[in-house]
Amino acid sequence: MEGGSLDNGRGKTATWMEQYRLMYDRATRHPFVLSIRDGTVDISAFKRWLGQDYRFVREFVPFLASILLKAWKDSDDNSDVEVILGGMASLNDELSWFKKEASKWDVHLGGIAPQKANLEYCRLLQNLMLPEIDYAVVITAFWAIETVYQDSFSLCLESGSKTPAELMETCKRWGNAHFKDYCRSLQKIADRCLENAPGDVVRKAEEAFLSVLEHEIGFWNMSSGES
Ligand SMILES: Cc1ncc(CN)c(N)n1
Repeated sequence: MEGGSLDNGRGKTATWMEQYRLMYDRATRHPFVLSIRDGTVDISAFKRWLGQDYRFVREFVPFLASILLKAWKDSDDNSDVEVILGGMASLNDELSWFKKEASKWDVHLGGIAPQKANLEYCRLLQNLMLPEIDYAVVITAFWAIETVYQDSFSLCLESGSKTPAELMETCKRWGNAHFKDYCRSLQKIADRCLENAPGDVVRKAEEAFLSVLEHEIGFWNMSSGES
């Protein structure tokens, strides 16, 4: 039996976001993000996030490469490769941005050791990179990873937010409309793959979605100095 029939005309991803709303909100409305939005952010926590996220994004490069390979081999839609390739191209730019931002904040990226929550998140990426993990599962995880950042940082750009001027560039990097369109493209790909996937693959994709949320919460906790 195919596992991905659309619920109420919506894709699986929207259904899961609603079904796991509490957890999704914990990942996207974390106190660390809210502290950026209300201007009370502890700058040492921001610097910790910056250094740790640089390490995470470096690990994200082989993760994306593995998805690109799976899209190339397994996808029946050529435009998937173009969307993922676009994401890879902007990672190069993102790594340069981290280096520039780190020097602005006097954060020495070379000396940063990944903390426990970061290592655990990178371990999840490594598991998802294994060749036996289905394309539908990894594209779902990828969509979730990007969308959590989009939703989190766009919150800091909403009217009425008191995001400090010196953090606006960071928030715009993931909160901007172009990044939102990119997340929507990933969501469409994930929904299409899930619609055609067998039930056990859909269940694994759901688990991957929940794992991403857990690790995102852990990452914000770590940045806040809570772990
Ligand atoms: C932890 C984390 N999650 C998501 C993203 C967005 N690529 C990121 N840079 N870092």
